[in-house]
Amino acid sequence: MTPLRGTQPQRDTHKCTWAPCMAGERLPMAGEPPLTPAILPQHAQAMAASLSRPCFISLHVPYRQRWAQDLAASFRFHPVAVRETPRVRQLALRRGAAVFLLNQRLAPSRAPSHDFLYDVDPQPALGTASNVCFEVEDVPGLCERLRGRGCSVPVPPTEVSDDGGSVTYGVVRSVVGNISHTLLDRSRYRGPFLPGFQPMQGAPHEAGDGVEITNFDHITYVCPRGGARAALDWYQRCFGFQRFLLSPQERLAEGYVLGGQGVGMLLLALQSAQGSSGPSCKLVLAESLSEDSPNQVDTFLAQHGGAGIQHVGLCTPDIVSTTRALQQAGVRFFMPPATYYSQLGKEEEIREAGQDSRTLAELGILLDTTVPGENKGPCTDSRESPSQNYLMQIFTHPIFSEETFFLELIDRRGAPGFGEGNIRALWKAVQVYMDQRQ
Ligand SMILES: O=C(O)C(=O)Cc1ccc(O)cc1
Ligand SMILES: [Fe+2]
Repeated sequence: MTPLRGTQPQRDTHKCTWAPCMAGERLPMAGEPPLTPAILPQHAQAMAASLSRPCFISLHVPYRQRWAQDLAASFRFHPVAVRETPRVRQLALRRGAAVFLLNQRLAPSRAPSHDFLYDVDPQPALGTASNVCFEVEDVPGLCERLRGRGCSVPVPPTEVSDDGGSVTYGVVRSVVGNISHTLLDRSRYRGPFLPGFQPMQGAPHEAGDGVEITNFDHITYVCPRGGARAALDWYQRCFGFQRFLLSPQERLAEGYVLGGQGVGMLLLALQSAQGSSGPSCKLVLAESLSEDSPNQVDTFLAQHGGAGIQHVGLCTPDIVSTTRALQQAGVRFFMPPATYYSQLGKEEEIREAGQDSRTLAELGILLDTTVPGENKGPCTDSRESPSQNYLMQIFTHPIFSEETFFLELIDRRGAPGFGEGNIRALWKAVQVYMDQRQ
């Protein structure tokens, strides 16, 4: 085996001038095609073409916390590759195209560790999802442009190679909390995961356990109060992400404000361009507007010690079977209030979608139908007629010991956005859970 090599390649000195992004343009709704490259400002074209669906999401757990086993055993993720140094262990766990990279220290230390390959050490006091890796075509060029925009690039473009070939990566800090982004070019790599990792023995058996998870659907951040707008600007300006509206009622200047009935939250949504390197990735930025305390967004900030990734939506083509199988494996899900299923018209809505309301209620699955004429776009699933565009969602309890990071299953049947009724139901379910734990 060729020893692992890490070098810094020649940096591209190309500079890019940046302009304010798309002010005054009509924005697409969720699922509508992003603005076509022809009408994007030149700087956004350069970025947008190169960022695609996340390649992995990094989780860090403090010394001695054993969460990898849970992700593998309960969530049925398969260990595919591992890397160990005397100080750290990095384990890649996969289900479909969704990959979590689980990072653990093997010894206590107060200093930041430089042993975590393809990431930076967030020095977590508790479990945290702190890095989202995107595949890009030109790592040195992008890092250079980001640095030119004032971004912090804690890991400059670095080449790593082994028998399977080589990759180039760099790490940039986001403006949100402890989040960083690894930018990775693995077009020259043929191994099972990344250079430096050993494949795990035994091919994963994905079929037959009832769990179907295909890919990451979206990543939801909790931003500090007053901070969602700055985060939106940063992802537009630096990564070429494009804003989309979550509802026809959403006003461009305000964002999607959910208020009343004890809910107080602002949501802003973005997606990466659907480039040559794969489908887009959705980012949802959430900010608390609530006077009521505690609530899930403020509680995240308090317990996580600042802003960060609150949850990750995992796409499934069969939420009923996947939820059942995961429940049997010990995963706990939030149950919406019973009134969710008895509210006027809900049973009919579920029936018209072709689903069974008793099954959904028994499992706690939420269903939201897109009003005909709204939110239609190229993501429309050919299995459904346009009047039956809907989505189903369910949320797990927090994964770590604090009320911070959780997972979501989402089964999209032609509906590309997020259901307002579902967001309210989730908010209330979490509220009940938190009140019980007080
Ligand atoms: O509905 C979804 O899946 C979202 O991602 C929106 C959202 C954001 C923050 C919350 O605390 C709850 C829901
Ligand atoms: Fe979500």
